[in-house]
Amino acid sequence: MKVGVLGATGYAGQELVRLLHRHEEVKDLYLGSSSVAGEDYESVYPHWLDQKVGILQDENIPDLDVLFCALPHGLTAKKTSAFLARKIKVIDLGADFRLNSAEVYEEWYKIKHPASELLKDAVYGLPELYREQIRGRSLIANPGCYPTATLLALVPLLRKKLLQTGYLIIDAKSGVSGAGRGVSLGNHYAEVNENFKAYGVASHRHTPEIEQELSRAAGQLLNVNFTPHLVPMTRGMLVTIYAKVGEGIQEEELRRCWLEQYEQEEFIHVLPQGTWPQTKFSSGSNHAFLQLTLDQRTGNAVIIATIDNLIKGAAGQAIQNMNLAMGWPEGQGLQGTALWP
Ligand SMILES: NC(=O)C1=CN([C@@H]2O[C@H](COP(=O)(O)OP(=O)(O)OC[C@H]3O[C@@H](n4cnc5c(N)ncnc54)[C@H](OP(=O)(O)O)[C@@H]3O)[C@@H](O)[C@H]2O)C=CC1
Ligand SMILES: CC(=O)N[C@@H](CCC(=O)OP(=O)(O)O)C(=O)O
Repeated sequence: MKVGVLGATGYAGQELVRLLHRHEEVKDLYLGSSSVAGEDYESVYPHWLDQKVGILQDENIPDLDVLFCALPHGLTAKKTSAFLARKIKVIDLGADFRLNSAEVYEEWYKIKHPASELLKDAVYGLPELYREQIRGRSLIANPGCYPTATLLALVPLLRKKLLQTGYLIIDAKSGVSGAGRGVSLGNHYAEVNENFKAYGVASHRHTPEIEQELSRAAGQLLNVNFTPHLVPMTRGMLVTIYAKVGEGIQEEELRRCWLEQYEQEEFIHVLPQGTWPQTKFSSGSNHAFLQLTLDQRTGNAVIIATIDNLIKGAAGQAIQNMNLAMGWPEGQGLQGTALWP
């Protein structure tokens, strides 16, 4: 099978290349770049010196089975209809096809949606929650990293009406690779090292994505308080959620709901009671880890999820989506990739 990656020089792109290289079904891998076409991949990532993978102009990407677009939002949507016309399945790691409404996209992303006519054809690619809808599809919106961790924790509980919908507080922390490879004042070393800060307070673009999918699960429109923070570490994400449980709901029911949803899942793990998720549990892997408790004094559930922002939050989940779209084993290419320390 022929597979391509646009934005291959970015952080999500290089994780795709790393994982696709070990995927049994991927025979030919084509990398596209707007900045280093014509060079070998080792010119950007020197550890690729023994593989001699060439980089093409995006425009010269040949006909493929699947194309991953790991580009800044707005760019993928401009190119998508041309790829779909060539019968290439498109998996977008960016935000262009995640929101159902072009108006909501335009409000939060501050640009006109470049291809709103395609929104109806896109599927939200979170396999553990929407597996059957993803199979065989040609346009897949890979979820954002914060939404992935949040939705894995909350969607099953909201579907079963175990939580109240009027009080959901999502306190999230991400490693700096979440911001991509491009340097900005807010994410260069001296600004991040030995520092800890919230950003996007009450305004982060993942808020409407989280609300869209939680509303779908709850069967009613709901709002959340979502506050992301930047942690001085390279990769990883930990999300702590505070929620009010429904009348009379006990901790055991919350846990049983997760276990029923995830007991067959290769990548989602409800930890044994008392073991709390750490970012290193997921590092380099497609695994997500969950834990919760019901604080008897306040009556609030405290729910924690961890993923690797670059893997389950981006490249790994995108490969799961490719496997579903192509009818391959869902975990193909995603085993044995963990990093510790
Ligand atoms: N980092 C993460 O944890 C996650 C990222 N994502 C999403 O994945 C996509 C890629 O993210 P990430 O890899 O972190 O980002 P990077 O900034 O690291 O990489 C983006 C790549 O896009 C290419 N590109 C093409 N045109 C442009 C342009 N006009 N401006 C900037 N870059 C351009 C660049 O490659 P070249 O110069 O070779 O063309 C660049 O390397 C984004 O949509 C991001 O939001 C989603 C979930 C998590
Ligand atoms: C630490 C950091 O900056 N993280 C990124 C999230 C990356 C991501 O998932 O972005 P997209 O939704 O644009 O794909 C951010 O907060 O924007």
